[in-house]
Amino acid sequence: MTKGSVRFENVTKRYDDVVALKPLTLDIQPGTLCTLLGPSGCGKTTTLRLIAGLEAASAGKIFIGGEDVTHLSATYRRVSMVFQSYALFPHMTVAENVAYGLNVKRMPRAEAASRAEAGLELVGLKGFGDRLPSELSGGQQQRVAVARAIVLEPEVLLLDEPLSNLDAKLRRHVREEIRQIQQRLGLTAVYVTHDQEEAMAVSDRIIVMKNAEIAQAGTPRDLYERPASSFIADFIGDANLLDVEVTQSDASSAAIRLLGHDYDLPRATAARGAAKMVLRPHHVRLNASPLSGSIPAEVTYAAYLGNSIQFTLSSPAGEIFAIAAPTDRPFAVGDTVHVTWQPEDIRLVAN
Ligand SMILES: Nc1ncnc2c1ncn2[C@@H]1O[C@H](COP(=O)(O)OP(=O)(O)OP(=O)(O)O)[C@@H](O)[C@H]1O
Repeated sequence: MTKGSVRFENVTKRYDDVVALKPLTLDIQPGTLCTLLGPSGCGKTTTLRLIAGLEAASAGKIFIGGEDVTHLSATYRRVSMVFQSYALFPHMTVAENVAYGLNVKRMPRAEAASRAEAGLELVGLKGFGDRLPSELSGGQQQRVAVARAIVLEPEVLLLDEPLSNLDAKLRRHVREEIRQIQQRLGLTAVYVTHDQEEAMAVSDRIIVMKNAEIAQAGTPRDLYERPASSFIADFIGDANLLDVEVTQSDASSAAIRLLGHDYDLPRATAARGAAKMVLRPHHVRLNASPLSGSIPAEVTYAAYLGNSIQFTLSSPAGEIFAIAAPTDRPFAVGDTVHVTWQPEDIRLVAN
């Protein structure tokens, strides 16, 4: 195994009666950014802290760069962590903050100072070294925290919800910077967030966790286009999940029944029987008149958002959320519409 890889072999973590992590096996490839994504309490932070050595595994083995670090304390693991709260020392200048870890390692002062300067340049904060953290914006403070972590030349960079203290606009800017630095330096990074859009935007690979285990892992596109469950379909992007009956299913085609209509699909992604059809909001087509196989629905809510119009529809198949391009004569609340879709846009997941 090469430098920067992370491997868990059946790692578990318990806090007394609480199972924070069920036996977890994962591989993170060197030079990639892998995100742990999932709802609150699913075990993301626990997994990150296990990599850092801030928690001890209850069972299983952890490898970093091929080395078994299961029993190695945090100080001796070549990892750096960026926290949600920045955790900068308020009385030290920005440059002193960045050089802090290097000084702790007893690097000669001049060398530590010049590395800190290079680190600040890398995160776009050249010339800010003499300021105090309080004299920087939240986004700049988080970049200082990233510089401080990177100058230590960690084998793995760990980021625990690094953007949650920033407002929405800054968040996007800082996440792009973090991603660019990670790619430029070829760093292995493990990133924790509960924000699916942020995860999609920065990751090579996403591990979605639920109830202390992996629900599905893959590239952002894999997860969006090939969700393995209704949980993933709903969690990664918006989805309408409609109850259907799979009446035929083989390697190349499938047929489903919904509200008494039969529909052919080009692929089979669920076994026969009850299943859920995943219909993305932007794949919902709204027609003024009935078409073959269309579902009638009433518009209960319509919101004009500039570049799109969002509709909530009440249909016999349940509530349907739709996103459409703005038109001169959009449907209005109270209108009856007829919903259709393209067969190739439909995915099926188990019930
Ligand atoms: N020190 C602790 N003592 C007892 N239980 C803990 C401790 N730390 C975490 N847990 C429990 O372990 C489970 C996983 O927690 P973890 O912090 O890893 O979740 P998370 O996915 O990071 O959630 P969040 O997004 O809210 O931070 C939760 O049920 C949590 O309550």
